[in-house]
This record gives sequence, C-alpha cells and structure tokens, in this order.
Amino acid sequence: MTESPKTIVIGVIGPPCSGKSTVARIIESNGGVWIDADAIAKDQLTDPAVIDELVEHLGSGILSAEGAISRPDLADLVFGDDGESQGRLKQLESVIHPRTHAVIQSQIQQAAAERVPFVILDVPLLLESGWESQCDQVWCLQVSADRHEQLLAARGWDAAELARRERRQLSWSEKRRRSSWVIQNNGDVNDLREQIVDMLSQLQPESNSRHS
Ligand SMILES: CC(C)(COP(=O)(O)OP(=O)(O)OC[C@H]1O[C@@H](n2cnc3c(N)ncnc32)[C@H](O)[C@@H]1O)[C@@H](O)C(=O)NCCC(=O)NCCS
Ligand SMILES: Nc1ncnc2c1ncn2[C@@H]1O[C@H](COP(=O)(O)OP(=O)(O)OP(=O)(O)O)[C@@H](O)[C@H]1O
Repeated sequence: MTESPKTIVIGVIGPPCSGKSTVARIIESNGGVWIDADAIAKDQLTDPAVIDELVEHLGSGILSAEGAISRPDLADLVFGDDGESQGRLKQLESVIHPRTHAVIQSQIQQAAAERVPFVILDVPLLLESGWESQCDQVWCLQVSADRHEQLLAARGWDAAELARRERRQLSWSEKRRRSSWVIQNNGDVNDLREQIVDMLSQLQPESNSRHS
C-alpha cells in the first residue's frame, strides 16, 4: 500500500474582507483542513480566565451588561491611531496570541498526522506572527478597489474601519511581495473556485482528483 503524500500547508493572506475565508472553504471542500485564526481568537474571548486578564489590563469598559467581552467596544479601544490604543492592542495580543498560537500549532500537527492533503492557515497576521516558515505556499488575495468597497459595504464596514485595522498589519503590497501566488478575486465564487482547484491539482494531482 502506498503512503499518502505529505500534507501541504497553504497560508492565505490579504486585507480584511478580500476572500480569504472563501478560499479556505473552497480548499476545505477539496479535502483540506481549514484553520481559522479569527474564530480561534474569538473563542478565547469567551474564556473566563482571558476575560479577567483583559479586564485587569483594559478595564471593565470592555464588558457588555451581561459580563461578556463587547467586541465593538474592544475594537474601538485597540484600533485607534494614538499610541495608547497601540499599547492596548499589544496588551490584547499578549493575552490572545500565545493561546491562539498553541491551538493553531496543535491543529496543524493533528492534520499532518492524519495526512490530510492540505492545511489552510487562514491567519490574518500570518506574516506578522511568523507562520510563514511553516507554510509550503503563501497565497495572497487581490481585489480591485471597487470590488473591495462592495464586499466591505456588505459587511457594514466603511473605508475608515478598513484603514484602522490595516494600519496594524503589513501593507497589501508587502503581503503580495512575500506570497508564492496572487489570487485574483474580481469575479464570482465560481471563478475563484476554478483558480483554486486548478492550483491544488498542480500541487498534488492525485490528492485533488481523489476529492473532486
Ligand atoms: C479586537 C477584536 C475584539 C475585534 O473583533 P471584530 O469582531 O471586530 O473583528 P474580527 O476578530 O472578526 O477580525 C476581523 C479582522 O480584523 C483584523 N484584526 C483583528 N485583530 C487584529 C490585530 N491584532 N491586528 C491587526 N488587525 C487585526 C483582521 O484583519 C481580522 O480578520 C478582535 O479582532 C480581537 O480580539 N483581535 C485580537 C486577536 C487577533 O490578533 N486576531 C487576529 C488573528 S490571530
Ligand atoms: N468572488 C466572490 N464573489 C462573491 N462574494 C465574495 C467573493 N469573495 C468573497 N466574497 C464575499 O465577501 C465577503 C468577505 O469574504 P471573506 O469572508 O472570505 O473575506 P476574508 O478576507 O476572510 O475576511 P476577514 O478575514 O476580514 O474576515 C464574504 O461575504 C464573502 O462571501
């Protein structure tokens, strides 16, 4: 019996709301395991120990009436353009990132042990947090300005909301420069799927035909 080929780890990057999760879902439906850092980080914010630690650093203003973390209030506190906001973001990251890192690492190990064909690392701060070294491929989403505006509007974000988060990330051009492939996402989801499935079949032909 021939052994399954080694798991290929694909990092997916790009600015907020450019299609990273959509790409991840497409790879998932082709036999990949999707590691969703935003969801893992979100989960951490419901842990009572994390809530206590954040309240200690950032004050009880981050809590809703029910005692849960208020994400919009926390976002306002950490994504401001002043030095204090930046310091608060560092504090938030110092609590969340080590925990998130451990979960991501264990999910990668589990997927590799199971020899799944692909792992998709959907980590918005992939380059900033040093995950690049664990990726066989890094793919960066590209969308036109008009298209991006439409996708953001559907999410209820304006240009200012995008800008305040992007300010705390590497620039889009740097993300593209450090990627092995730039995915054009200006068509519909079927166009996107065709590009991704074609790329997967080039990476691991036998695995892709097994799952399509
Ligand atoms: C501040 C929080 C509560 C705002 O929650 P909200 O629901 O508005 O956003 P969500 O978590 O869905 O993130 C949406 C996008 O914002 C951007 N973003 C989130 N955190 C950061 C950050 N630390 N630095 C830069 N951009 C960020 C990313 O592009 C992300 O995809 C939340 O983003 C958070 O807890 N951030 C810290 C954890 C973190 O760094 N997550 C990034 C992945 S590990
Ligand atoms: N080619 C496409 N056609 C139609 N809608 C799309 C396409 N690509 C993405 N979208 C939609 O745009 C929105 C943002 O996409 P997605 O959630 O995949 O982006 P993201 O980069 O993962 O965002 P974030 O990391 O900020 O959460 C979603 O509602 C998604 O359905």
